[in-house]
Amino acid sequence: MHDGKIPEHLFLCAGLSLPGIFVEQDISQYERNMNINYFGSLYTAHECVRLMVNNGVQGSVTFVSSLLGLFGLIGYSQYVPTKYAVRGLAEALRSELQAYGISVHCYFPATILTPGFDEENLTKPAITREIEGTDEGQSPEVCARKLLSGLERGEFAIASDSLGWIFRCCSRGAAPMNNVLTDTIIAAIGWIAIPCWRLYADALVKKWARANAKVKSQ
Ligand SMILES: CCCCCCCCCCCCCCCC(=O)[C@@H](N)CO
Repeated sequence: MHDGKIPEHLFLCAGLSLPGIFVEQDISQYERNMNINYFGSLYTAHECVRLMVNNGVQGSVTFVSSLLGLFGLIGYSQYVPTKYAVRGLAEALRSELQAYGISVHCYFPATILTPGFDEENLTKPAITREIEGTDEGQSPEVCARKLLSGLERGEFAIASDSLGWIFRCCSRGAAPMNNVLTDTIIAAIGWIAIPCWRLYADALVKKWARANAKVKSQ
């Protein structure tokens, strides 16, 4: 609450990632990541939405997932499920909170160039950095603007670059489209582009596996 007033627009941005290799990570990292990214968003949304509903305040709730809430990638096995969970919560609440005049949105940014990103890069496996390197990243200011303009257009799923549009349109499930025509065209591009990219990414993982095996046999 700000000055005793109930917020009309809620943004659930807090989150982090603890990248690492599945067989090398401790299960506590999985629990910590889920606690911060998913339960952190859930607790805040639950408190705030109850205040909004109980006081008849209408507005919006915007969750921040990630491109990695749309597909999975090596090194992010502790993080991807947390962002799928956030996306799942957003979808369920989109359906439910319309009953109170509260719109729900989910943002799927790619790399955001924050201090948190520098931090996670310190422990990020080289193979993950290499695959992720295709994406140049965007400043927090650009991302905030993209998020707000998506919100103004009333989009449920908001993406902020061409990569995001492709994965958003190809991983939509039963969520609403933003534009039936352009989303369908983008999805058609993705049907071709994503499998091609996956061949490339999987080849990098196999190369990494061979180099890794060599290290281990020495
Ligand atoms: C269609 C064909 C082209 C595909 C190119 C794909 C390149 C992969 C980019 C992966 C980007 C991951 C962004 C999310 C990062 C994130 O959420 C964490 N850093 C958060 O801490």
